[in-house]
Amino acid sequence: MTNTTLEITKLAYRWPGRAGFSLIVPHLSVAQGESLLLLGESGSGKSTFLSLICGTILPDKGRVDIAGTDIAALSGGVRDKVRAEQIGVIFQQFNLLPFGSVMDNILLPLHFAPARRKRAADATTEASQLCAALGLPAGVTSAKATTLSVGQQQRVAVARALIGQPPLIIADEPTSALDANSQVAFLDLLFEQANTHNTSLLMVSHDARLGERFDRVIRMEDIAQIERAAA
Ligand SMILES: Nc1ncnc2c1ncn2[C@@H]1O[C@H](COP(=O)(O)OP(=O)(O)OP(=O)(O)O)[C@@H](O)[C@H]1O
Repeated sequence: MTNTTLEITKLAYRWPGRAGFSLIVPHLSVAQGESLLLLGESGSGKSTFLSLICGTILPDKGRVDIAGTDIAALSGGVRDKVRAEQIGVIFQQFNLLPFGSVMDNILLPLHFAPARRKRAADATTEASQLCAALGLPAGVTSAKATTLSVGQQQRVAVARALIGQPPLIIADEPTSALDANSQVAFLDLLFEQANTHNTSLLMVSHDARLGERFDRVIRMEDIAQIERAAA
């Protein structure tokens, strides 16, 4: 278990209600420092699967071990804390606090994660260093998140995910809003930072062309049994 950042075992989940979408993932593991691209068509359950990994929804059955802790077995408050400590999340729409400064946004996960805060010994300095490494202009940290360009907001979302070196980064279609050149630059920065800290990376995309940059490419239909109730 020591070199495994994420291990999924016999996971089963069904969305309540009439849509009746259900997902079974018998097994998936991600090693420390490994990068995985998860491909799948729209509606194949990629975002559902990421929510199960993050513990924002709970499986009906099975385990989701993050750095050796089954996040699905924890009570709400403890689960939130483990998520904040162990996982840096980059959402499709970035989910930045609109009225917070860039610095507020980057430091946010540390409020809920004392061990992660400790690793970022001087958090504001680390945040500024991440901004510089990610190519954000000097002085950007005091700007309101909403005043930034889309590409800059994406970099802030990456800095927020990376601060305090969580062992696992989860990214849900983080390049969907970028043009081809910006996509390449974005992935360069993400991989450079993840490699420096031996961080595991699980990224979801529709775009199979990104696959060559990752250690492993998996398809939703290869790892999961998916069922949809008839309409
Ligand atoms: N909040 C919800 N409540 C009920 N059912 C949901 C909910 N979210 C998703 N589903 C069901 O799960 C299915 C898979 O959705 P999901 O968003 O996980 O797929 P996806 O592969 O991430 O799609 P996309 O690539 O379009 O983002 C949906 O078709 C829907 O039936």
